[in-house]
This record gives sequence, C-alpha cells and structure tokens, in this order.
Amino acid sequence: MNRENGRDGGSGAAVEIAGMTVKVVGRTLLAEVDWRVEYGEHWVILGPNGAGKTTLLSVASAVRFPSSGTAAVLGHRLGRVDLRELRRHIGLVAAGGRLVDEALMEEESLTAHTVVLTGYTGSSVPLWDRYGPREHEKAHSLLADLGCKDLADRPFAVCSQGERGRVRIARALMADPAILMLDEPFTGLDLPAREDLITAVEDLAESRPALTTVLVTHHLEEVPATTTHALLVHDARILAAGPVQEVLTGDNLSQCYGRPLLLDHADGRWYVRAARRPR
Ligand SMILES: Nc1ncnc2c1ncn2[C@@H]1O[C@H](COP(=O)(O)OP(=O)(O)OP(=O)(O)O)[C@@H](O)[C@H]1O
Repeated sequence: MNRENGRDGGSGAAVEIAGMTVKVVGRTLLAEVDWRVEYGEHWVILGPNGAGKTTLLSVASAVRFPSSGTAAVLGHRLGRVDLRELRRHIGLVAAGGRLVDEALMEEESLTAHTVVLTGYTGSSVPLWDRYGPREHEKAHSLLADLGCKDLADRPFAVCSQGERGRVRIARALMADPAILMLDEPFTGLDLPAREDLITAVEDLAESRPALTTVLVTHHLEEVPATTTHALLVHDARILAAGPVQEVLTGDNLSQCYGRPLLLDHADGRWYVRAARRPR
C-alpha cells in the first residue's frame, strides 16, 4: 500500500465517514456521523468532556471501527484493509502518550532522539537494525523542525511536559505520515510551552503543505492560526463541521457547551469566555 494507491483506490478524501455510529455495550459513543477531510486541510475537533472527540479521532486514525456506516482513511475503507499497513501512514499523538509504551521508553532510558527513531518502526523499543544513517539524520532534523534539536541526547524520562510534546510530534512524523492526528497535545503545558508548541504546529502546516492534520483540544485558545476547518461534537453527534470561520461562532459554541459564550478572534487565534449577567 502506498499513499497514491490509497488515493486512487478510494474517494479522494483523507478521511471520509458516512452514516457512522459507534457503540459499545449499552452505550452510543457517536451517532449519525458524516465527515469529510480533504488532503491538506487542518481540522480542529472541539466539544465538552465525553462528547465523543477522542472516539472520532480513533476511527479517523484507524484504531476503532464504526459499528455501522462507513469510514475510509487515506482512501481505504476500514474493515477491508490491513490496518497495520494503513496505520503506518497515520501519525497519531494520543493524549498523554497513550498507545505508545512511554513507561517502557523511560525504563529503557531512551534518549529523545531514540524515541523519535522508534516512530520509523512504529515500536515502543528501538529496532536498531532497521535504522540507517538516513533515519538517524532524519530524527535529528525532525527534532530541529520542532525546535528541540538540543534534546537529542537527553533521556526522554527527564524531558519536561513541553519537551515531550515536541518529541511526540517529531516521533509521529518519522514515518512520513499523510495525516497527523493530535489528541490534546497541549495538555499540561505552561503558557510559554503551549505557545511554542502551537507555533511549532503552525510551522508544520506551512513547511509541509501536503500534510493533513486533525487536532482535538478543549481550549479555543489552543486552536492554531493555520486551522482551516472545525468540527463541534456534542453528546455523540456532530453539531457543526466546515470552514473554521463559519463553524467557530459564539452561537455554535454556546450551543455546543450549553451556556452563553462570547468569542473573540485576533491575530488568527481564538478566545472564548462565558457571557456574564450584568451585576
Ligand atoms: N470502551 C468504552 N466503553 C464504554 N464507554 C466508553 C468507551 N470508550 C469511550 N466511552 C465513553 O464514551 C464517551 C465519549 O468518549 P470520548 O473519549 O470520545 O470523549 P471525549 O469527547 O474525547 O471526552 P474528553 O474531552 O473527556 O476527553 C465518554 O463518556 C466515555 O466514557
């Protein structure tokens, strides 16, 4: 499988979900979802706790299957494709490093550079015979792209939360994914670290125009200025999805979060606060 095959063999969209429901025993996590992501778009997914954001990202990352309806990622319909191969083309940075055994990486005292290298093999431990000089150099260059080349020799275990955030994204880019999924990558970062990581994500959008990105976040303030589209999920259903300027409105957000909200937009970034009754 390669990306070109993926595109030729499918709908031409990076992600195409139609009439999808995701259920677990006794519970509907997502219902009646239609969503199409074109190549090169940059999406943000927003919604209250438990709305279904991570579930949607998991389907789009080929980690979870629809219970009914269809989902195609990079042109490949889930259920009809070798998922392991498909996942090689999807860079996933899961919240808190889930899906990658970071505890093992820490135990093994892996350096940040080695953690990035493991992204090439999609493993939690380094498979040294699979990495040549090209991969070693690429891991350095990705750390530099994420503004943290000085971390290369530092054990991942001692990296700060902000540094880990950057290393995780560099790792996810190591296999040249067509699509990068970021699930709450800014959680736990202080203001400077958050702003630096947002800038790094914006720089990626500019330096890699073909890369499609999908970001899940809780905070409007974390939406990068390069975001092109937004999706609001509320109570397992999509409330709005489309161009960011159309979807991120005070009315839509108020409906999504169930309280009156006021939205500001400045320098390409978004700011929200609760509307207060006059005292
Ligand atoms: N395997 C499961 N079994 C039962 N319930 C589940 C399962 N996976 C997710 N859920 C529930 O489905 C709902 C949606 O979960 P999801 O993680 O997608 O929400 P979210 O919008 O990402 O939430 P948060 O913002 O709190 O991270 C939650 O109420 C969650 O508890």
